[in-house]
Amino acid sequence: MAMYDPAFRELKDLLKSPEIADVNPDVKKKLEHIKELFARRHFYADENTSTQSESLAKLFKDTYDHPWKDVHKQGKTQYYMEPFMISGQVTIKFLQFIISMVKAKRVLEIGMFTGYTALGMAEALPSDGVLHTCDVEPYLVEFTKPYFDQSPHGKKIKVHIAPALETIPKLHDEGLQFDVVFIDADKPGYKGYVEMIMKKNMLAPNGIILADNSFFQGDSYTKEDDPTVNPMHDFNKFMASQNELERVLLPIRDGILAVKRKSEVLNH
Ligand SMILES: C[S@@+](CC[C@H](N)C(=O)[O-])C[C@H]1O[C@@H](n2cnc3c(N)ncnc32)[C@H](O)[C@@H]1O
Repeated sequence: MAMYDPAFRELKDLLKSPEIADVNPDVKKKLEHIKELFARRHFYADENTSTQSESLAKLFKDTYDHPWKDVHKQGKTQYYMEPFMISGQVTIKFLQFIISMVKAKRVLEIGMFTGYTALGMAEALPSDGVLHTCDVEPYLVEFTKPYFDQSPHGKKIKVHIAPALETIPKLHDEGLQFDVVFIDADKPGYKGYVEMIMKKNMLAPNGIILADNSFFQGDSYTKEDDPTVNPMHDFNKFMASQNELERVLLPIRDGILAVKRKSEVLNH
């Protein structure tokens, strides 16, 4: 989605600004073309990614159609859950590739929302695989239930409603380790989640951590010195300071930071 790119947003704003009236029409046309190229790149990635399952496509559409504002006004959610929090088809397919590549059996997701990535990852798990996902909104159990019940992969999903910092120790007490950890929740929490998972040795051998929104819609590299609005840049810096970990920031959508133990990536 081009909106995640601050260069696209700036160009869009410029094209709507009063100053654009004074610009040579040929230059304006060129700028419009550049704006289209930004969007075209993202559509092209979608078009050249395998189609998602019908269950996921329905869940995606229903997430956007759901009356989240009314639900919040009725006091059913603590805050207004904006549908754009859901990720997209390219992210889903990437997560499914990772799960199949590492032959994952145990997955931890932090930040379930409407269960789109949870169900997408469950689709790639073997029948004895288990995906633990957590969120803080009890309403989401009600929302996700029909989708998880209707999919043959829903039975692999275990939902935990509590802050992740409470759920992770409980999963540790059960002796669990995870082959894939996907973090997609409150941004200031990311550092604590990784610290806890590594300290408690909950990343399985050859396991991988994937942290979504590493670009934070561009704030990570445009507002580097503003810690109040920049939790993801702080997280990225923290990850850079972890000498035993190897990282790659993948420019998928809003950026996914993939992390593995260095000793399992590099051959010494
Ligand atoms: C970006 S959404 C997750 C989107 C989902 N992974 C998807 O793409 O389908 C972030 C979710 O994290 C949840 N969340 C926020 N703080 C949390 C916490 N401390 N522990 C667990 N979940 C949290 C929010 O309620 C929200 O539903």
